[in-house]
Amino acid sequence: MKTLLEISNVGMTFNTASGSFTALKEVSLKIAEGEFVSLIGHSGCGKSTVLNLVGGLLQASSGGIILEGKEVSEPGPERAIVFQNHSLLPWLTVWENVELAVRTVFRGKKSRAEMSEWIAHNLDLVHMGHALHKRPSEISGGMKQRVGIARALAMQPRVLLMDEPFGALDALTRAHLQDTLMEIQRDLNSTVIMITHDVDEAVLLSDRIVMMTNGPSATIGEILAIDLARPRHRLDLADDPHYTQLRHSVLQFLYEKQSHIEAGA
Ligand SMILES: Nc1ncnc2c1ncn2[C@@H]1O[C@H](COP(=O)(O)OP(=O)(O)OP(=O)(O)O)[C@@H](O)[C@H]1O
Repeated sequence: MKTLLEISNVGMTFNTASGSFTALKEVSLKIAEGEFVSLIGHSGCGKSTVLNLVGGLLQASSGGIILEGKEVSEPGPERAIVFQNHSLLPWLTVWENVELAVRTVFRGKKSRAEMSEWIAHNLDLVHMGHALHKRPSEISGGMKQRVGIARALAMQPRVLLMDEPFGALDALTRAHLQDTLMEIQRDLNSTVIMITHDVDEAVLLSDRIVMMTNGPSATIGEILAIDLARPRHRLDLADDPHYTQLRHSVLQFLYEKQSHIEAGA
């Protein structure tokens, strides 16, 4: 498969009040077009730092990140980010929140009518077509996350970066959104990097799970290929011995191989 994104020997050192702190060391990873990769690891190991580096919100202290042959040095619409807590503008409606992103990316490229169709299409993808004129305060947490995902997809990013996108949601809403994301990814062949703390979520959604060692100087410990056939259905997987085995491998990495959490992490 064609490599879309390459993280090469990335290190990240922060200057803090108590001196320099090396969060990441020698992180290298190639991600193929259409691949769904999850990052998992104990709190403070550097998952968000990796995502922020790919998003261009941070600059690596060493090494580099190449997206389609071009070095990543700043944020760009080809890398949309979905955060754990929605980042919708409260004074705009659902429609207007997505419209803002669409106008920024497609101004001069799509006509007004095409933009409207595109906004409606993306809100339909996340099943939010019924609440177009509501403001964020008038919809549930899960619905806000759906709008955040629609907004990110509407930018037609080359890579969708998700930082615990479902972490703040109840289990049922989370399951619905995981299913929606799987449908969307299957239909659009999106390339996704997702941070999660949820082992079941990682196994259900991913093509590969990247497991990070504890910090400081965290790096990639192991990479687990999730070779379960798609489409995947959570109920069928519950009785699948291979699913159980994959889940066990992640748990073993987290709680046996990386059980010691550094003080201050
Ligand atoms: N701007 C910063 N300045 C100093 N240290 C930082 C900064 N950002 C992150 N760190 C440190 O880098 C390490 C990695 O942080 P990061 O947020 O990437 O971890 P994480 O794995 O995403 O954590 P969590 O799972 O708790 O969200 C932590 O020790 C954190 O305190």
